[in-house]
Amino acid sequence: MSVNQNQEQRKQVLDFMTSAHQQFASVKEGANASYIPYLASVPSNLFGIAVAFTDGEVLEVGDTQYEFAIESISKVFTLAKVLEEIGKDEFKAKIGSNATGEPFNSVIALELHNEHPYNPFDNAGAIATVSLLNAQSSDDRWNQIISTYNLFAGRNLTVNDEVYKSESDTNAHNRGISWLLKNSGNMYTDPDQACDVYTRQCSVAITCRDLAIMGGTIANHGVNPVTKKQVVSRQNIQPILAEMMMNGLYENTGNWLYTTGLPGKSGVGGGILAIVPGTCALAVFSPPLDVHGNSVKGQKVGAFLSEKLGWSLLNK
Ligand SMILES: NC(=O)CC[C@H](N)C(=O)O
Repeated sequence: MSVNQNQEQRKQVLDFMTSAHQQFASVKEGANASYIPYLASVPSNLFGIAVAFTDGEVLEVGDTQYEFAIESISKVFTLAKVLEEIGKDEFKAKIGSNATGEPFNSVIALELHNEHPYNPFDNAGAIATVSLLNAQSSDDRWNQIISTYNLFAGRNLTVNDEVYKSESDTNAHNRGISWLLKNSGNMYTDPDQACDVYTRQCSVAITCRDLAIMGGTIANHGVNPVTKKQVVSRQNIQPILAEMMMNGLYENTGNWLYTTGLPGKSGVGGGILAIVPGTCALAVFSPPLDVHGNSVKGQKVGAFLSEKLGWSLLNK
C-alpha cells in the first residue's frame, strides 16, 4: 500500500473514532462498579478511544491519558506469561478454555465442576493462573507479572495504591475462592499469596493508549508494535485469542461476538480491549458497566467501529 493510501485509511479510522465518541458520549446506561469502593468514585463521564496499529501508529480520541484500573483485562497478560512458562497443553489441562455461563466470581460455577477452574478469565481460573507461575516468593511472583505488563505496554506501569487498598479491604470473596481451589488441588502456591498478587495485578494503572499498545502487541503476533520487542511467542497468540473470544466479556461474550466478530476483554475499571489480528487493537475506557461488568460505551464503540471498518473476523 502506498504511503498516501495508508494515510487516507488512517484518517478514515480517526474520523469513525471521532464520530463514535460524539455519538455515544451522551449514553447514560450502566453504572460504575461499586463493590470495589474506589471504582465507584471514578468520574463516570470519562470516555477515551484509542487504536494501536501493528506498525506502531496510535490514534486517540477523548480521555486517553487518564489512568484507570486495568482490573480483569490484566488476566489476558498474566495468561500470556503463564503460557510462555508452561505451554498451552499443560495450561488447558490445569485451567481450561470453556465458559461457565456464570458471573466471573461465581462460586456455584466452581462447585458445579468439582472446584476445578474452567478458564483463565473467571476469577477462580485467574487466581489459579497467577499461582501457576514458578516463583520463589510473593515479590518474585509480582515482579514476573509486572515486568510482563511493562513489556506489553512499552513503559513502566505502576500500581494505583488506592485501588489496591480498596480492593484488598474488600476481597474476602476472592480469598474464599482461592481456598476452595486449594481444597481441590487446583492452587499451586499459598492461596493468600496468589489472591494478593492477583489483587495487585488488577490495581495496575493504565491509560487507554497503554491498553491499545498492550493489545496491539497481541494483534502484532506477540511483537510490541512500538518497541518492536517480542513479548509473547506467536504460537501462544491463538490460545490467548480463543480465551478472549470464548469468555472475554463473561455472560455477555456471545452478544459482543455477535456485534463485533472480535476477541475482546473487559475489566470492571471500565476498560475494554478488542483485537483485530494482524491489523490493530481497539481500547475503550468508560466506567459505567452493564450487569455483567462490561463497559456499556466500550461495547457500543466496538460494535460501531467493527462494522464501519470491516474488522469482524467472521465476515472475511
Ligand atoms: N471483572 C473484573 O474486572 C473483576 C476484577 C476484580 N478485581 C475482581 O476480582 O472482582
